[in-house]
Amino acid sequence: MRSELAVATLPDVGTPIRRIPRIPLSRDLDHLPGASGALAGYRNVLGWVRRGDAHLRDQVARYGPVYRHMFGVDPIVCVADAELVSRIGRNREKTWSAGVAWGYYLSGMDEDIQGWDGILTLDDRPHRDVRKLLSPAFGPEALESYARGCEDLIEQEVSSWVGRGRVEAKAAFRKLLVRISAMIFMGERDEKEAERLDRTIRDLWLASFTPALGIPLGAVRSRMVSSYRRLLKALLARMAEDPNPTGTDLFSRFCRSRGEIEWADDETLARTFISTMLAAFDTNTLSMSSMAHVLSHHPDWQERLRAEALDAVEPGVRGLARMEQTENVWNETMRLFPVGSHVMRRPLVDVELAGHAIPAGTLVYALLGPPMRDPGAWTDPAAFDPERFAAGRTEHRAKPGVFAPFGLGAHACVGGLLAAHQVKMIYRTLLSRARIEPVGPMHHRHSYAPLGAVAGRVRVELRPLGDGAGRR
Ligand code: HEM
Repeated sequence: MRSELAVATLPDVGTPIRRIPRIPLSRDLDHLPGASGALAGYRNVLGWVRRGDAHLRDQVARYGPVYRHMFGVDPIVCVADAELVSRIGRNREKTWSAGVAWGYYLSGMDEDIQGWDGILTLDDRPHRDVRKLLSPAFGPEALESYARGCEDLIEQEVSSWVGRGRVEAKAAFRKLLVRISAMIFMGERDEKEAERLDRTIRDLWLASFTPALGIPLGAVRSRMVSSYRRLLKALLARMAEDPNPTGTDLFSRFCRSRGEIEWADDETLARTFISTMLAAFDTNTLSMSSMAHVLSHHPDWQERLRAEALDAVEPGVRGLARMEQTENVWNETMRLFPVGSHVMRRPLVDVELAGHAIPAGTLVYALLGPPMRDPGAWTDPAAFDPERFAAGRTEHRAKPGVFAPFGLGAHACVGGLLAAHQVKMIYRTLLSRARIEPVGPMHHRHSYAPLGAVAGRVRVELRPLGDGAGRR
C-alpha cells in the first residue's frame, strides 16, 4: 500500500521544485526485511558512529542488499547492491529525487528562506543551471590558479607539523584545509576569519543532522541558524559592494556568472554557494587523515609515494597529474575507509528494487561503502592493495556502482578534482620533508560521524628526512 500522505504531496517527475517543503516519509515498509521501531533507530545511529561501514556490512549480511531500517526517528530503506546504487544515482528513469530527499532535512531549517536551499535540494533543470554556473569555478584554469595560490600556505603549515614531530592528523589537516578553502572559496587569507567560516560550516552540518535524531528546533539549532544567517548576510553585502568582482576565488567567479539564470536572485546564489562549501570542508580532511594512518603502517608504499613526490616538482597542476600512485593510494584509502556513507534519494513514484516494492516518498539510502567491498569486483576486498586501481587491473571499473566515493550521476561531486589536487599537493610536500610513522597499532575501525574516516584520533610521528633525502 502506498503512503497516501507522501504521494499527495510529492511533485510530479521532472517538475522543477522551488522551496521544497518537508514532505512526510513513506512508512509502508513492513514487507521488506529489516528492523523497525525507535529503539532500533537509535541503536542504528550508534552503530554507524561506532563501527561505520562494518556495521552496514553486517546489516547487509543479515537482511540482504535491500532492507528497511530506522535512522534515528526516520524510516529508511538501504540499498547495498552496486548495480542498484548505480541505477538510483544515475537516475535514467527520472524517478529519483535528491531535492525531495535533502529537502526533508534542510527545508525549514531557516524560516526566512525565500528561494532554493542548496545544490543538493535541486533536481532537473534548476540543478543543471546551477552546475553550469559552477563549472567555470572548477574548470582547468581555476584549478590551476587555486593550486598555485595555496603552495606557500602548504609549505608553511607542513613545516610547522614537521617541526612539532607528533601531530593529530584530523586536527592538522582540518586546520590547513580550512585555510586553503577560505582562500580558494572566498579569497580570505585571515586565519581568524577562516576559523569563523569553519565554525559556521560545522554548525550547518550539525543543524542538518539533528532532525533525524528527533531533536526539536530548540536553542541549539537556532544558534546554528544564526551563524548561517550571518554568513549569508556577509556574502550578500559583498555582492552589493562589488557587483562585478575580479578576484580569482570561487565566490568571485560565481558572482561573475550572475544574471545567467533567470530564476536565481542574489540570495539564491549566496545560499547555493554556502551549500557548495558545506560539501567541501570535512570530506577531504577525513580522506587525508585516513591516508596518514594507512601510510604510517605501509612504509613500502610511503617510499613509492615519496619517490613520486620528489619527481613531480613541476609547479601547478602539470606536476600533480604525474602523481598517479598517490591517487591510487588515496582511492584505496577511501575504498577501505569511505568518507560519504550514502547518497540520499526519494522515488517520486512507486518503484521495484530487487523484487521489493518501494513506495513513492520512501527515504532511500544508496550505500557507497558495501559495494566497495563487493567480492564480485575486487580481489581480496579487505586487503590494502592500491595497484587494483592501476592500468591493467582497474577493478574499480569492474561493474557500475562498485566505486563511487564521489557519488554518481547528475549530483556526483563537483569538487573531486579539486580534492585530488589538494591531496597530492599536501602529500607531495609532506612526504618530501618527513617520514610518517605510526603511533599505536594499525586498526581498521571506521566511523561515520556523520562523514566517515578511521575512527578516533589519528596520531602520527613525523621524522624529518636526513640531508639530501628530500628536496622540497
Ligand atoms: C574526499 C573528498 C570528497 C568526497 C569523498 C566527496 C563526496 C561527495 C559525494 C558522495 C557527493 C554526492 C552527494 C549526493 O549525490 O547526494 C558529493 C557531492 C558534492 N560535492 Fe563532494 N566530496 C569531496 C570533496 C568535495 C570538495 C573539495 C568540494 C568542493 C566544492 C565538493 C563539493 C561537492 C558539491 C557542491 C556536491 C553536490 C553536487 C550536486 O548536487 O550537483 N566536494 N561529494
